[in-house]
Amino acid sequence: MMMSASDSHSLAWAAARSTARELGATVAQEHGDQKLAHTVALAQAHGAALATDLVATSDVPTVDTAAMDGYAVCGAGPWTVLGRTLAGAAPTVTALAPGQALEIATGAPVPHGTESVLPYEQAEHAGDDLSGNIAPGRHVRRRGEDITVGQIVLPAGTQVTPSVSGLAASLGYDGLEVRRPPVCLLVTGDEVRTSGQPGPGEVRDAIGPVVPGLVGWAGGTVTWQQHLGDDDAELGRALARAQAETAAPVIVVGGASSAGPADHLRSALQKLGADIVVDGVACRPGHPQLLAWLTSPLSPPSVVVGLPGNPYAALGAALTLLVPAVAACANRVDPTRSPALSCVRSTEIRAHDRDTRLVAVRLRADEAGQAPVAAPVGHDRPASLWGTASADALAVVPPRSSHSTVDLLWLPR
Ligand SMILES: Nc1nc2c(c(=O)[nH]1)N[C@H]1C(S)=C(S)[C@@H](COP(=O)(O)OP(=O)(O)OC[C@H]3O[C@@H](n4cnc5c(N)ncnc54)[C@H](O)[C@@H]3O)O[C@H]1N2
Ligand code: MOO
Repeated sequence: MMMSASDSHSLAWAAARSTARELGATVAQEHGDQKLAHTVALAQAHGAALATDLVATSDVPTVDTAAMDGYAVCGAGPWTVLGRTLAGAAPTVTALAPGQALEIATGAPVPHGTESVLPYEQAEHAGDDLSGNIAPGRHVRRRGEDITVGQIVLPAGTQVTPSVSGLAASLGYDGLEVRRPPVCLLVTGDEVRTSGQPGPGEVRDAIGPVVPGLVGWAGGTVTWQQHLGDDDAELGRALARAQAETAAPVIVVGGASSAGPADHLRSALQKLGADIVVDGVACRPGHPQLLAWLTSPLSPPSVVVGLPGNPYAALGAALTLLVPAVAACANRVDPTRSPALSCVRSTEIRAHDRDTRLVAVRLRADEAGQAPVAAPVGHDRPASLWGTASADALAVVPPRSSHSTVDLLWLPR
């Protein structure tokens, strides 16, 4: 029997995404916050979500420091310069009395009694005397002025960016406790080659290189990846092993999701007693996608995401089910809708009667130079990633929609 996206069991696209998010959050709860968190070096934390609040363990700055190169001064000028201090050097002068100054470098601790720092550019010298106009309090960064000890600087769930790592370093952290759920990837297909030039009748695996990037973008990490033939029992064993050996909350299967004789994912899941929660989504491309809940007496449960074999269909399905599920499991915002944006719909973008269409688009300024227009890039047949490789986003076109705007699903960059 020919399956199609209009089959009664296909779920509406938006509902499928919500279900994926709910299942991702539930699987995280089942695994437990502690099990999903681990400490990594700052340079390795990029893209993960903070597992705990980032708390200041010291004041920033730790002492009063100079914010300009010049002279720390006390009282009204003229001042007598007592010496010079540089950042990192042992202080030669620890206190200033009115009328005294100390030549100082940006970042060096100022002596007690400092009222302001007179920058070189404003300093005048007459013999041994220093003078200049400076308002009290200028160019001194006071202890705790930026951040005070004990302050929650960023809440748990914040995505670690280069700025977050740098901020954590400023606070004295060497590593961060992050939640980056492990994900397993099984790529199926006898005809699929994982390296080199595909021969006649073969196809080069284009899902294996796509999924780790998407998973990382959503806050997870692919820790286990395997290529399997088109065999029901082999797929069942691999699913059970992936769950038992990696305790991954999310397992992704590429291919084997449709109705052909080699498409074994449903039967393998049924034999393992999994609950198939989403069986087909009313979208194009990517309708033969699947979401299942796999339990085992020996390991915590896993969400299984089945992606169609055609690479663009797999990408559309991954943005529909995989990314929302992983982001929720990672306690992160869904990057496909962050920031949520609608823009003007090019007249070339057509709606489908029953299915939500996902159209690879580039954003360009409209003719009046006003709001951006989502224009199709083309080359987005289900088997080809050429379109998305040069697209900014996928435009989401609901069935029969005649709206002049479309919502965007961002692609990772
Ligand atoms: N009778 C029906 N046939 C098909 C339907 C249907 O509803 N009824 N749906 C079509 C749609 S839509 C899609 S998408 C595919 C999904 O197929 P599967 O998920 O079962 O995947 P396969 O059959 O294994 O492969 C489909 C296609 O993709 C190529 N492929 C597979 N894996 C990879 C990979 N890792 N990298 C690159 N290309 C891959 C494979 O060689 C096939 O050409 O089913 C349609 N059929
Ligand atoms: O999901 Mo299939 O969309 O048409 O290749």
